[in-house]
Amino acid sequence: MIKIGVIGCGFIGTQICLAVDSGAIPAEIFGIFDFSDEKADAVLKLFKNLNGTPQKYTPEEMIESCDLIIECASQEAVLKYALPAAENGVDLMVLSVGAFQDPDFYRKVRETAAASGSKVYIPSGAIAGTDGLKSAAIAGLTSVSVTTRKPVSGLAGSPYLIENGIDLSGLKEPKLVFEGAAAEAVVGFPKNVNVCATISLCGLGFEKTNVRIIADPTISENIHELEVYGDFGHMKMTIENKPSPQNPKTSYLAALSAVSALKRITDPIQVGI
Ligand SMILES: NC(=O)C1=CN([C@@H]2O[C@H](COP(=O)(O)OP(=O)(O)OC[C@H]3O[C@@H](n4cnc5c(N)ncnc54)[C@H](O)[C@@H]3O)[C@@H](O)[C@H]2O)C=CC1
Ligand SMILES: O=C([O-])CC(=O)C(=O)O
Repeated sequence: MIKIGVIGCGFIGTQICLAVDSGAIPAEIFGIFDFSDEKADAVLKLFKNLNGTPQKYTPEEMIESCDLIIECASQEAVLKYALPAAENGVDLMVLSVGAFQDPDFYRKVRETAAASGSKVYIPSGAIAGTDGLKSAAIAGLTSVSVTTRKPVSGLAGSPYLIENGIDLSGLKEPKLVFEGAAAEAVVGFPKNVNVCATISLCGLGFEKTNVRIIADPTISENIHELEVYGDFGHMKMTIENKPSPQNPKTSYLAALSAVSALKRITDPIQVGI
């Protein structure tokens, strides 16, 4: 069984731990880490210890002892731990994908992983259509755009809104709060549009992927619309995600996609990859 270290004990980290602990995946949670001790302790209490006996460790200790590190914390955590994991030949799953908008960092992680023989897994997250987009990219793409609509509570506190003095309190109608390249979107909304980073990596890159972010007080779902044109034809996909009850910024599907990726990693048969 592969040994897993989880960095980040919020909504996604908790769901991953529960899924592995249920015995549904041939893997064991070796350790967990969160810079909030309280969060880590709360997750430890949920384990029934069906697959191993997880404990709190530092990321460095987990990198020493694990086969796979799952980052479900923040872009800062990716910047801090992705290279050490790759240098040690440890596989990595990344949820805070926006960290890869820095092309030098992305190249270094890729080269280091290639040299050590480790893998970096990026689940489809809170969006769908990455399979078709990757296939379409083989023949050539002319445009890729993502429109994200979230309730106001899901966007609150984003650096872009603060820096631009955009106040959403009392909003009654949908408001376009951002339009531009994915490279800028994932920095301005680091907890909201990691999906755009994933789409960028599957398709046209961070500079050529167009993003629109709409604050919508009339909806309760996190909605992502993906539209792609290329030699293959035209693809349009809309997903209406239920936000997680614990973290309104994050959709339930994001956690499910991490568990699903874990199932694929540990399964000898790969379907629909
Ligand atoms: N790829 C995708 O489609 C999606 C990605 N995400 C991203 O996944 C990550 C996890 O999401 P959630 O579980 O909903 O977040 P959350 O806010 O519920 O939990 C994150 C946890 O990580 C901890 N943390 C943050 N930075 C850390 C660091 N440097 N070291 C240690 N612990 C740290 C926090 O204390 C918190 O407990 C977030 O960055 C989120 O933006 C979320 C939804 C979709
Ligand atoms: O969960 C979502 O709907 C999208 C999200 O937060 C992200 O991509 O960072």
